[in-house]
Amino acid sequence: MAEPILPGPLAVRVRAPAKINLTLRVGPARPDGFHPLATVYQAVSLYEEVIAMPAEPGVIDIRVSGEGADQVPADDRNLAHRAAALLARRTGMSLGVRLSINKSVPVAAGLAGGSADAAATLLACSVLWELDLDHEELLPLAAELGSDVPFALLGGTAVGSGRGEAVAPALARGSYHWVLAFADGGLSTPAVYRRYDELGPTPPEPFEVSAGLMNALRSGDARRLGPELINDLQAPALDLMPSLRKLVALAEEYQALGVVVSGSGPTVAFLVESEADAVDLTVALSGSGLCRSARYVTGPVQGARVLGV
Ligand SMILES: C[C@](O)(CO)[C@H](O)COP(=O)(O)OP(=O)(O)OC[C@H]1O[C@@H](n2ccc(N)nc2=O)[C@H](O)[C@@H]1O
Ligand SMILES: Nc1ncnc2c1ncn2[C@@H]1O[C@H](COP(=O)(O)OP(=O)(O)OP(=O)(O)O)[C@@H](O)[C@H]1O
Repeated sequence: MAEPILPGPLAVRVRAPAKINLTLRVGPARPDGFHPLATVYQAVSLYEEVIAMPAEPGVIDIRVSGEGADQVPADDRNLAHRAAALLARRTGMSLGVRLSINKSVPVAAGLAGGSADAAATLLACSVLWELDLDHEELLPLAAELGSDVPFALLGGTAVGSGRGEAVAPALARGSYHWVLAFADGGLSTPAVYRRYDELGPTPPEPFEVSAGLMNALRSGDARRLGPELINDLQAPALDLMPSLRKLVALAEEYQALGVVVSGSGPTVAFLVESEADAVDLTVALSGSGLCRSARYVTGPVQGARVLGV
C-alpha cells in the first residue's frame, strides 16, 4: 500500500542576523563590476525574522513589517521573493509560499538586512517545502542572491573572499560588545563602491586580512581588536554622508576601544569593553543628535536558524 501523503508544516519561523565587517579591504573593480574583497564578517544580535506559510502552487506572497518596512518593496524585487523563487526553480518545487518578514535591521544601513531576509527565506522554504537541504547545500544559492547572503546563513565570525560570497569560519574567541549608531537615511551600496573607485587609489594586491586582526580574534581580547578595525569603504561613505564624521569622532570622546563604519554604511559600530559601557554609550549616542538611534548588540551570534515549525 502506498504511504499516505503527510501535509507539510503550517508555518516555519526562522531568524537571521545582521552583520558588521570587522575588516573590509577592497580591490579594484573586476570586469563584472564587482570588487574583490578580503573581509571578516561578524554576525551580531540584531535579527530579521521570516515566517513562511503554505500558499497556492506558484504563488510567492510577501508581507513586510517592522523597521523601515515602508522602504522595502513587497513584490518580486524583494530579496526574499527572489530567494524563494530561486529555490523553487532549482528544486522543481511547484508549491507556493506566503512570507511574513519582520524587520529589525534598518534598510540600506550596511548591516545586510535584505541579505538576512534572503538567507532566512531559503532556510524557511527549504523546511516548509520539506526539501531537507542543509546550510551547506543552500550556500551556492545564497551566493547567487547577493554577496552578503552566504554569511547570513553561516553566521559567527568568518573570512569572506571573492566578491564576499566565499565564506570560511574564522578561529575566534570571546563575545564582543558593540553599539550601533543608526544614521538618518541610508546609503546605496553600488553608490558607495562607485565613490570608492572615484576616490582611489586602491591598496596593492593581495587584499589580505591583517595578521593583527586574526590574532586579536584568536585572543578574544576586545582591547586588541579595537585598533585593528578597518574599512576601505569608510572614506567613500563619509564622503557621501559627511555628517558621519562627527559620529565617528565620538569614539574618542567616549573612549570606545574601536570604531568602524559597517560595510557600505552609514551605520557606525563602536566596540566597547563591557555591557555597562555599551549601555552608557547607547544613551549618550541617542541623546547626541548625531544619529537617529543607537542600539547595543553582541557578537558573534549564530547564522540563520529555525526558531519553530
Ligand atoms: C558592502 C558589503 O556589505 C560588505 O560586506 C557588501 O560588499 C555588499 O554586499 P551586497 O549588498 O550583498 O551586494 P550585492 O547585492 O552582491 O551587490 C550590489 C552592488 O554592490 C557592488 N558590489 C558588491 C559587492 C562587491 N564585492 N563589489 C561590488 O562592487 C556592485 O555594484 C553590486 O551591483
Ligand atoms: N528584504 C529586503 N529588505 C531590505 N531591503 C531590501 C529587501 N529586498 C530588497 N531590498 C532593497 O535593497 C536595498 C538595500 O537593502 P539592505 O537593507 O539589505 O541594505 P544594506 O544593509 O546596506 O546591504 P549591504 O550591507 O548588504 O550592502 C534597499 O534599498 C531595498 O530597496
